[in-house]
Amino acid sequence: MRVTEGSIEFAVEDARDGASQGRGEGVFYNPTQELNRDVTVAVLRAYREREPRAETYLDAMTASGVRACRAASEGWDVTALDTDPDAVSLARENADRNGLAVDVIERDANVHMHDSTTDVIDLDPFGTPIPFADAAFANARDLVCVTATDTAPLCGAHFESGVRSYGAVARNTDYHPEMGLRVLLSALVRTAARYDTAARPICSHVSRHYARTYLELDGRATEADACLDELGYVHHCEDCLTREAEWGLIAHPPDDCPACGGNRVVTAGPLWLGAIRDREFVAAVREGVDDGMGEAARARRMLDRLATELDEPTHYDQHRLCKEWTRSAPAMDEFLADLRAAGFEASRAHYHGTAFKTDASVEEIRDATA
Ligand SMILES: C[S@@+](CC[C@H](N)C(=O)[O-])C[C@H]1O[C@@H](n2cnc3c(N)ncnc32)[C@H](O)[C@@H]1O
Repeated sequence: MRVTEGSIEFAVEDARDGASQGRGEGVFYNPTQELNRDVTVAVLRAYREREPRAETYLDAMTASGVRACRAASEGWDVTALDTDPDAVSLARENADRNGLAVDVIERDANVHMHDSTTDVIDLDPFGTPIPFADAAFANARDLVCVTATDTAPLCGAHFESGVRSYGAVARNTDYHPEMGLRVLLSALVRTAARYDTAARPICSHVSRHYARTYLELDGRATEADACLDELGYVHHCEDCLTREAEWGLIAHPPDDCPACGGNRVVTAGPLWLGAIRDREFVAAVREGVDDGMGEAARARRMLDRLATELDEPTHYDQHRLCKEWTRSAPAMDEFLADLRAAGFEASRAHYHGTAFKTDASVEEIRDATA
């Protein structure tokens, strides 16, 4: 079947709904990832302004070639890889159909990345990106873009698998999308640091069943150390939902919850506790979204939220808190206004409609919004 995304018309074999990781018959194409690709194009537009020297882009797992074609139509010098010969043929056909010069190669991404350097590397594998992270950070010059679809290990729902893949302890909390993103960022930042490289997220989001992040690289070891300084732990009370962030690589979990005295405190980490995006860059990405994009409205809404979201390392779920306090949930704008009126900072969070951030404690939120 034929599909259009942005200015690209291309053929796909398989346009199923992508709630799964999408392994199956035929060359992979997931229509629900159009938002991911629209934002990628907007990021590439904004990044060109930020780093005019950057010109080469590696779509390391190309499948139908849609992302590679969209990047090439923006003027990037694109190489696209896949190990599946059917994907390589389809991606070549799709590039030809659109008159785009994409170098499509049947090759393992790790092998390719290890013997060539690219300005921007994009990892969009099935499941975890970790098997490709070392080669990407060792060989990208400017930017590494990463999708992870293994949300259960990332957010602590599959505990052992998360520990194995990400070398971190994830906990299954009511802020699971953010837990997953911060576990992913922690693992990526630590991987880059092994190459004396700082990898700082300049745009990140969690949408539907995946986390996506864009990490800008800096080859100074001192900057890599500065990134490591933004790792730490979150101590979470399963009784009263209080959470405390602790910066540093050694955790000191409290015996009991300082807020309620309960003994069901769990610790997650090491997590990335720093900002998940650069506000100015996100504003530039927002400018890069155009009306020809199929997911323009959702992309703009999500980027607007991302730009104004507080930097607190965890978000609250308003409905969960109100249920805990046996109250009905008021309109979110009213709820946040009450917090601000009580002197706290408060913002929505992009993770979902009932997600918000504040510097108030659980007790303070309860009192300020009563
Ligand atoms: C999730 S799909 C990529 C989707 C594509 N980027 C898009 O936006 O539609 C993952 C692709 O990675 C390919 N793949 C798996 N292992 C690979 C490897 N080691 N090197 C390169 N490609 C690989 C698979 O054949 C599959 O086509």
